[in-house]
Amino acid sequence: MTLRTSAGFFITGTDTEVGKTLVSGALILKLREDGIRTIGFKPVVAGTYVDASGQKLNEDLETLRIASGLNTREQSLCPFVLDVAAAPHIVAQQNKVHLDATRILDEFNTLTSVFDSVVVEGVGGFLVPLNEQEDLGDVAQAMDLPVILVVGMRLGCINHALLTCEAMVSRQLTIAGWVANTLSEEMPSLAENIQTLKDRIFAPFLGIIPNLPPHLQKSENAPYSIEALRFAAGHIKLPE
Ligand SMILES: Nc1ncnc2c1ncn2[C@@H]1O[C@H](COP(=O)(O)OP(=O)(O)OP(=O)(O)O)[C@@H](O)[C@H]1O
Ligand SMILES: C[C@H](N)[C@H](N)CCCCCC(=O)O
Ligand SMILES: [Mg+2]
Repeated sequence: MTLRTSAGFFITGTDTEVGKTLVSGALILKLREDGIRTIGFKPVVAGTYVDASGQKLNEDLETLRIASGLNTREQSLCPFVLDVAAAPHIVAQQNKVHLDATRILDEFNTLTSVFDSVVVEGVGGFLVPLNEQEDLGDVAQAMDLPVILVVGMRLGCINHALLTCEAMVSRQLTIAGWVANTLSEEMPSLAENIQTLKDRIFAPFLGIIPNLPPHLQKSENAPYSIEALRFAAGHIKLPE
């Protein structure tokens, strides 16, 4: 893998299911509103569904498409689409697919040559494996993008956030900022948890996304609506 520098962000999270897709979509909208030609990208997705027209889709990729202003068939946003929603390296092994970082970087580089900015949604948490030798941290490092950490606000997130920051620093990545995503309205001491993170994460705080109002919540096997992405975008700022 070769190192390269380009505009955009790598969005990682404290875990899987913490709101990386919501934040990625919101940031793409914000960049596009600023006139920056931006597209979403995901190194690998695990989990597909079949829509009403019989097309096999992945909900993260469909959200990134909506945010990027692309139709379903326009432009590949992901080199590896696996059907089963589980740890990608295991699903890949079971399907005799090699998740190759070089292929991921080639597709990413193709997008960076066409767009001003590429927002890369990571897979699960920061160090999810790709294969026996490589993990998503290696991919983030090779892309050389500033990283944004999405903290899914739930019990345990303080430790997960601080561990993730240590891992990013040990890989010489720039932490461009972090977002607190309110996964549940009922988290006890939400404000105190956020303050604890503000005191310990030495990177800009980009905002708190509230729990989505009921009409904006995502349905299973469907992307986020543009309204949900706009709502999230209204609560976070782009790193300076
Ligand atoms: N602010 C929020 N309010 C309400 N629900 C939310 C919020 N953020 C995320 N969720 C819910 O949490 C789930 C996971 O969110 P999302 O798919 O964005 O996470 P992810 O980190 O991208 O997951 P993955 O690791 O699968 O890519 C979704 O069902 C979504 O509806
Ligand atoms: C299928 C899921 N939604 C994610 N795309 C993949 C999460 C992998 C997590 C692996 C792990 O850390 O145990
Ligand atoms: Mg996602």
